[in-house]
Amino acid sequence: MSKYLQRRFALSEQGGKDLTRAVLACAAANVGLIFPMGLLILFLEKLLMPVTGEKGMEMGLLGFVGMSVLFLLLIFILQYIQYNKTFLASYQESANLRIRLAEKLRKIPLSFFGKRDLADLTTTIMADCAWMETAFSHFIPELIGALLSTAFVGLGMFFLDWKMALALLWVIPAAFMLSAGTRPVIDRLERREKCKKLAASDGIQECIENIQDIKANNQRESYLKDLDSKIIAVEKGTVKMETLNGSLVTASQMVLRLGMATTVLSGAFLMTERKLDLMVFLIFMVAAARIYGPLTGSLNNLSAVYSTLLQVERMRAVEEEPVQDGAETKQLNGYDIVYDHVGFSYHQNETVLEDVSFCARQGQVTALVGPSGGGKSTAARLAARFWDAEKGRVTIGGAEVKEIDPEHLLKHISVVFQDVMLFNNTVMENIRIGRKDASDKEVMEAAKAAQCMEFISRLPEGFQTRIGENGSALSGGERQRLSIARALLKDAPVIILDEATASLDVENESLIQSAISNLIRSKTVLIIAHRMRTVAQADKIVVLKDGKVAEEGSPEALYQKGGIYRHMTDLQNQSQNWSIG
Ligand SMILES: Nc1ncnc2c1ncn2[C@@H]1O[C@H](COP(=O)(O)OP(=O)(O)OP(=O)(O)O)[C@@H](O)[C@H]1O
Repeated sequence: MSKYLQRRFALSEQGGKDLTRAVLACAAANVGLIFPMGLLILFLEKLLMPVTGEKGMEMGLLGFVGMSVLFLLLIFILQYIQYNKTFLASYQESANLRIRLAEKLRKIPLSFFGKRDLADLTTTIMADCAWMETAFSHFIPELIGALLSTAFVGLGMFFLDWKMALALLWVIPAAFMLSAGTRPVIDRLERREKCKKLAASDGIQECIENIQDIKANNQRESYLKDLDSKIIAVEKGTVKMETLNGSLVTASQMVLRLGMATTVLSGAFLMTERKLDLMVFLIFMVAAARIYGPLTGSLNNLSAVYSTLLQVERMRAVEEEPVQDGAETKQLNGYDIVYDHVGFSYHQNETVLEDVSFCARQGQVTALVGPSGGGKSTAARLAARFWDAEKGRVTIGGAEVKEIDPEHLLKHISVVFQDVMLFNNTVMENIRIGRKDASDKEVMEAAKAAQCMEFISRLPEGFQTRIGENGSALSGGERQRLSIARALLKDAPVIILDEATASLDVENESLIQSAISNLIRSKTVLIIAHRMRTVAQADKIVVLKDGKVAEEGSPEALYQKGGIYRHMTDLQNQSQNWSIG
């Protein structure tokens, strides 16, 4: 059973074992509740002795009280075991599940995140896992536990009187078949509702993230109207689902209740025919009370278990996604980056890079320039294995990056993006992300080299100031200087600067240029810049246009050549004299 549960609900091996124990504990607790009823029957038998004339059990009142206490203790122990096995194990399993998913996401290529949006993934990790917690602690063990205890008690009843057992148990398959038969409809509806819910949470997230632009463009009303319609669609869908689910569960529970009627009627008939003892009849009545109770709850749980299977499917889709792997001990022969006939596209039927070949040498600055959308950032991302090249090879130090474990590869690379990602932590810790074991002194030195000291000293608690979510308390230039400090601290042999100085004013840019000059000494530097003066001192310029290398050479040679590079440089020189009016 453990293996089956593990497979069916995508559990860990331990999770499968724990859930099996929880199921058995639930079944035992259900069966345990029959004992006091049995005691009650014996007590009744004794009381009715003068009427029935049958010989009852030789036990006094004290004996019955003692037995009752014993059974209460037994029930308490069984319930305690059930609680321990189900709740503690289920929280442990869902914690493991979240960690497993997060670990998986760490290794999945970035292309995956283009297919699944953030709201979808957050729902999988948070809401689906929370649902699984309830499923492991309630729905699944209670459902299977009730079925097991029913099978156990039902078997005993057949031995006692098979006709009465039939009258008692026929309703169970009928009720479950009614519920199971409607599953495809419920499944379809539930999938549709899930999409609506994701669209609504996506909308809410987008609204919060873009509130500034929505307000600035006076789109508040139309945006909120759209969001409202998504939320109303969820509300309507949920009501529809609940109504349908509720009606089906109630119908199945009513079928189940019919069993009580057939048991009483069959019992009464058999007793008048003198084919059934009163005591046996009473035992069946007790069994009916004990069997139908947990089963009625289980019919509620059944639809929840179906929902759980949908969540499992979504989690499995994440878990089965292929990861980027590679060797962790690849020997690199220097740090030249070579693009060798590289081809790449984000989606089918499009070409972002086509037959791109160039070399970025160690100890040199190689600048990627060209028109917007030409593929500069994409080319740089392939070197860091954020995506994998589809055609050709990208190598660092002679080793193909596809064959190097991504985390190992990134130990050799510092990347500074235009969109800086900061964490809601102190300035000190945000810089220390560059190198976890760096001392405070080293962090401060990196901050100094990246021209951060001036603004850090103005912060209320200096390096210990928390900078808000994604550094909301800092300006664009300050955020960018922090990310450069991070890269300085990491001190990796390969540096990728993707529009790293774009948010800086001219004064800060020249200050940062000197910091960057320190950072890049004797390293392989790949720099992407739109401002031609930023790359005028580069050793080599590669012009990427429409995903192809259009020009390649030193800045002077390319300027002399009079091609795209020259055109862009001249255009920018002219635009410097431009002013409104
Ligand atoms: N994550 C992505 N998913 C899908 N398409 C993308 C993605 N990133 C970039 N693209 C597309 O790939 C093409 C090249 O983009 P890329 O960002 O590499 O160009 P770029 O030269 O760096 O542009 P820019 O100078 O404007 O930053 C563009 O058409 C862009 O729309």
